[in-house]
Amino acid sequence: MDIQLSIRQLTKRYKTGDGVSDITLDVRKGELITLLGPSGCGKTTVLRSIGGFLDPDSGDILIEGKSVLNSPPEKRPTSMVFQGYNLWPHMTVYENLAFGLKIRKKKKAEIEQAVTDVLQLVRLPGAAQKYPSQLSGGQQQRIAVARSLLLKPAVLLLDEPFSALDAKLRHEMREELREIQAQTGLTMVFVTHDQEEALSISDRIVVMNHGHIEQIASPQEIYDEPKSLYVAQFIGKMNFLKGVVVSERVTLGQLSFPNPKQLSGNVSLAVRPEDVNLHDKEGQGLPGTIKQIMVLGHYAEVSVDVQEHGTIRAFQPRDQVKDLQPGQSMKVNFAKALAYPAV
Ligand SMILES: Nc1ncnc2c1ncn2[C@@H]1O[C@H](COP(=O)(O)OP(=O)(O)OP(=O)(O)O)[C@@H](O)[C@H]1O
Repeated sequence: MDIQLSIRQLTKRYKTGDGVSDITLDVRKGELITLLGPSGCGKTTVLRSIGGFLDPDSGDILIEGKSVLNSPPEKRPTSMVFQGYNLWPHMTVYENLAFGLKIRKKKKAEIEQAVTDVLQLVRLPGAAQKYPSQLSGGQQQRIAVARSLLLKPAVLLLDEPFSALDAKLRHEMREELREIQAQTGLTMVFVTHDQEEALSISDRIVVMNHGHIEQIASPQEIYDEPKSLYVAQFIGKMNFLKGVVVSERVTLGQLSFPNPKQLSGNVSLAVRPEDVNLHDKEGQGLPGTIKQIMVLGHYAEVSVDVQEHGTIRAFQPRDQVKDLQPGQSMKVNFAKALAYPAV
C-alpha cells in the first residue's frame, strides 16, 4: 500500500486546553479522505498542522515518507484551498493562476499551457481574461482549486471549500472534485462538518469527536456499522431506543436481535428509518399508531407512536403509504438494530 501522508500521534493543545490528541492516520496515494465532525472537534487543527500553519506539540507528519514538521508552509508539498477563495481581485484569472508558477520561475510558454490545461480541468476554459468579480461563487471556487492544482502538491488540503455555496452548486462541485481526483490521481484531505458531503465524496471518512478520532472507515461502513453511539448519532438519520440483554440477545419488547458486542444489561439501540418495517397484519411487531405521514418525493417518512418506546420514524416507498392514515394501528418491526452500551 502506497502511503502518501502519515500522521503519527499528533497532539496540539491550545492554551485554553482545547485541541487534538493522539491523531494517527495514514492516507493512501490518490485517496480522498474527509475529516468530519461538529464545529470545534479539531478538524481545522489537523489540516493546518499538515499545511504547516500550526506547530503541533508532539507527534509527526510525513509526506512521501519524509517528516515535514521542520518546513514552513511554502516549502511543504501541500497546497490549501480555503473556504474564502482568496483570489486577488485586481488580477485576471490568468494572472491569479500564473502567479505561483512565475514565482517558481517557470517559462512563459509552460505557464500558458499549464493554465489552459487546468482551466479545462475545472471546466472554465473561457475564464482566463475575466476578473474574479465577474465570476460566480462556484466559478471563483473552481479557480481557487485550479490555483492549488497548478502547484502540483503531493497532498491537496481543502478546508470546507464549498460551504459558502448554495445547495445545488455544492452538489455540482462535489461531482467535479471527484472528477478532478479521478483525472489527476491527487491525494486530498477534505474538511467538512456536513455528513452528506462527507458520505458523497470520500474514499474514507475520519469521524472526529472532541479532539480525537472516533472511527476511520469507508462511507458505507460508517453508515452501516457506526462504531459508537456518537457516530450513529452524527451520520444519517437514526431512531434511538432502549433495549435490554436477555439470554445473550438484545431485546426490545417482543423483538430480539443479535448481540455481537456481547453487551449485558441495559443497551441503547439504533435503527435506521429504512430498516423499520410497518405492517397491519397478525404477527410479530411492536404495536403502534401512525402519527404523521410526510411524502418527500420518491419516498415517505412515516412517524409511528410506539407506546413506551416513543416515536419511531420509518422510510417507506411512496406507493406503500398511499393507503395509510394518521391514527391507524400498525405493527413495527426492525430489519436491523445496532446495540451500544447504554448512555
Ligand atoms: N488559536 C486558538 N486558540 C485557542 N483555541 C483554539 C484556537 N484554534 C482553535 N481552538 C479551539 O480548539 C478546538 C478545535 O478547533 P478547530 O478549529 O480545529 O475545530 P474544527 O473542528 O475545525 O471546528 P470548525 O468546524 O468550527 O472550524 C476548538 O475548541 C477551538 O475553539
